[in-house]
Amino acid sequence: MKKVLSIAGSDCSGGAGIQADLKTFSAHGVFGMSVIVSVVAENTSRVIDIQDITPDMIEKQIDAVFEDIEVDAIKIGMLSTKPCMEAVAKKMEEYKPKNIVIDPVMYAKNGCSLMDDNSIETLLKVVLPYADLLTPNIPEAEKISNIKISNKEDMKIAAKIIYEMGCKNVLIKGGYYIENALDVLYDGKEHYYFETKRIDTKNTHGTGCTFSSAIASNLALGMTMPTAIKQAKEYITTAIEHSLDIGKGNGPTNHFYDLYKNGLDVSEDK
Ligand SMILES: Nc1ncnc2c1ncn2[C@@H]1O[C@H](COP(=O)(O)OP(=O)(O)OP(=O)(O)O)[C@@H](O)[C@H]1O
Ligand SMILES: Cc1ncc(CO)c(N)n1
Repeated sequence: MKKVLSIAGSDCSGGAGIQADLKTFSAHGVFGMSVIVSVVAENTSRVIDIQDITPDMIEKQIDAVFEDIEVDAIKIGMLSTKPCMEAVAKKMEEYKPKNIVIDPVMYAKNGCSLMDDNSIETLLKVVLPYADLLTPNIPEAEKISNIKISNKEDMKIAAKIIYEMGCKNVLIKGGYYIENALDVLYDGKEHYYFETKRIDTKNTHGTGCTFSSAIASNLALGMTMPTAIKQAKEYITTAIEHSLDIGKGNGPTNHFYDLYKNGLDVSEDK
């Protein structure tokens, strides 16, 4: 069985972060592992507080995984401060794992900050070079590239600027902000486009986490980058289409649709 590691924050309400990652890994038939970087007291409406795990403990968790288990792909999510970023980067340098997908998480869907604003320099200089794929959404891509993004052309330009910063591939996710759910991949040579209809729902908590974990799973399973993204786009679209009205804010994606489509009834209130 392929083995995939998530290095990210914990969302106690289960829709985003490590919890979304592990559900996505299971749905892809890969063995999921987790290194917790921050514990976030959050739900579908708000972030109450964040407690970072010490850099030493982050490093020890990564050591515990790598001294014992071969890792086929990694998804890196929320890294809230410089010391967390430096600890993770140090271990990426040491273990040189393959298939690293980095989701540069800055804000939750409800606008709450998940990354200290002064850490962006460190994210770009110290963490970004380890990315086989970086997956910013539009606000994140604007911050990283320093340009305003309003359409497909802007996405293409921003993707090139971000690529030049040292990641091997960049995928800008237009989903929430551009008219159709258009994502643009740049691999240093060509642009690729992944487009679906925008689904009209407020239940998009954890979509970015789910998407990057689906891509990491597909890379672990041996797919090329464009195929891994194409398949993950289908997965996230179905997961949003059948998203769950759980909580009072932005509900979570649904990782189990395929299960109950095939006869297992896990619908509301059962
Ligand atoms: N309403 C929607 N309809 C269809 N696809 C969507 C919708 N919202 C997002 N997507 C798609 O979902 C994927 C995840 O992108 P999104 O932009 O939501 O990530 P994100 O903003 O990083 O999420 P998060 O809040 O979890 O950090 C992308 O492929 C995006 O195009
Ligand atoms: C822990 C965590 N990571 C990422 C996100 C972004 O969706 C979130 N809300 N919480």
